[in-house]
Amino acid sequence: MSDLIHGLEAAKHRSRESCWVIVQGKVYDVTQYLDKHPGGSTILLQYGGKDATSIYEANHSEGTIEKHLPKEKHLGPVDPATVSTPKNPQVTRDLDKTPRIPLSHCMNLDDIEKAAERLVKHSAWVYFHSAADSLGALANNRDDWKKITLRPRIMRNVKRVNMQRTMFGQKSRLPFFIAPAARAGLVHEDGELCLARGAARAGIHYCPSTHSTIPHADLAKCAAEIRGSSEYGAQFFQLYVAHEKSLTLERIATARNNGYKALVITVDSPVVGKREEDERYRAELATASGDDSVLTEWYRPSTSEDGPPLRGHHSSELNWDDLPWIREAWGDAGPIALKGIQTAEDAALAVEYGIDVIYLSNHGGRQCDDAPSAIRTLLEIRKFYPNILGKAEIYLDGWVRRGADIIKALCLGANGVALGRPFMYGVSMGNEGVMKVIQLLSEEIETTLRCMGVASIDQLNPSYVNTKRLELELPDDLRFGASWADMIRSKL
Ligand code: HEM
Ligand SMILES: Cc1cc2nc3c(=O)[nH]c(=O)nc-3n(C[C@H](O)[C@H](O)[C@H](O)COP(=O)(O)O)c2cc1C
Repeated sequence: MSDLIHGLEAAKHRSRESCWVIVQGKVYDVTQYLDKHPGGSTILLQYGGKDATSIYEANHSEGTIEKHLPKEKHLGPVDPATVSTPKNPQVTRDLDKTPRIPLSHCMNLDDIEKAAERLVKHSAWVYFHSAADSLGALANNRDDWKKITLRPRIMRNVKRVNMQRTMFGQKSRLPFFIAPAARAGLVHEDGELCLARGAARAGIHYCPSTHSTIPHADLAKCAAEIRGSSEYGAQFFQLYVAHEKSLTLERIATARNNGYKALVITVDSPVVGKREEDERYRAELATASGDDSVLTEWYRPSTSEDGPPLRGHHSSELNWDDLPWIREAWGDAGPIALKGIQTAEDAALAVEYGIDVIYLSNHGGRQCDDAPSAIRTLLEIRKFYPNILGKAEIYLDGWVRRGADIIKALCLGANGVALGRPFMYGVSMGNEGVMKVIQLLSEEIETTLRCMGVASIDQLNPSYVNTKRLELELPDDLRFGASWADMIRSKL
């Protein structure tokens, strides 16, 4: 008798009560995984009982199922004669034919991006590159840096410059760190290990995503081995609060048990943004695979009242009242940061709630369309709640692409900055790619400091920048008639 599972048997399991999917000729029971799946339950239900190989391969790095789905849910091979397997769909693009760009020809982070585009699979490219809706927030990130100009001073001894910074209470050789970004395994088999190695070698900090393709324990071990007794460079844990509290607590425990030095809670993602470049590619892939039905079903919201909203991969209920239980679970393991603050009011609230670190970010323009750039929010804070600068550490990210951008942020009171995409593009070129990103930025900071007549980043202050253009675009007043006390009471 054959041990193969009949395709018709698999086809019966396509509901919340029992959901199987076929991937690379094997059948998996994902019923209990539905609400844990980072890509959401809808998509798994959509493929319930069907062959999901091509769509799975476009969205996961090798070994994802083995790592995340318990063994007993691997039901066995399907009888290939009984299941219609769509041929491997192809979506071609002109760039596939253009020559590669060697790392040695990359003179800045834009070059690294171009090199990565020619190297990585299109599915990975659209995931990394995409941003939300009309790309308004992304454009704000890019354009606002140029609205600030530097004010260099001359005739100063800058033979030696100091670029070290203590961030999140941990020493770093450079004033930037690697922002959390999921799924580095899409572009390199070592995935996030390349980032952990690069950060540890350079003595800078790294904040892996909740959805790291490499287990957090392995990342911590790798960094500890490379760092040895060096005091420079630490890892922080980025937390996505899940639908289920138990899963969130599990994630926090992982962070604590593996010695992560700070908890960075992402608060700008009650739903995943509408990233059209990414979604268009998936739609094209679906058409190419002959399964058009996905186009109408793809992002259908849950029909159940209790189910997650459209694109609701993470908790959509997270609010200020959740901070006490998160803080209790994290204990005294290090500072807590809120990542994704986009207004001065929320920065003020975070301080009210005793948050140690404010991380200004619009998620690289991937969440709310037309959201402000983080550097603009920093100016808003300076204008309306300047006291915050002494009460909490402030970090920011969003299209930081030049040493000069980093210096502008430091002048305005940021303790440091972070970068997302440039490091992911770097990973596509392995350890060397990551080191190149660090080296390019380091060189640019060093050179710009000298050109500005500044011997240490600790000497930077607002007198070194002209922010007038951006300040003209700030709101005149935040209170809109309500008193601050009222706003705090109503939690804004
Ligand atoms: C069968 C077992 C599966 C497991 C264990 C699994 C696991 C995961 C994990 C861990 C991620 C987070 C990113 C990463 O680590 O790569 C992810 C993302 C994703 N998965 Fe799956 N997956 C499974 C099946 C599927 C299937 C069958 C589909 C499509 C039909 C799918 C679609 C997606 C999508 C679209 C994302 C991206 C979510 C985002 O970041 O926007 N997955 N999955
Ligand atoms: C591909 C990609 C994946 C990301 N994944 C996460 C994540 O898992 N958690 C998170 O808090 N932020 C995530 N982000 C946002 C980054 O942490 C960061 O805010 C953003 O990339 C900064 O903008 P930049 O890419 O222009 O540097 C991701 C960004 C990208 C581009």
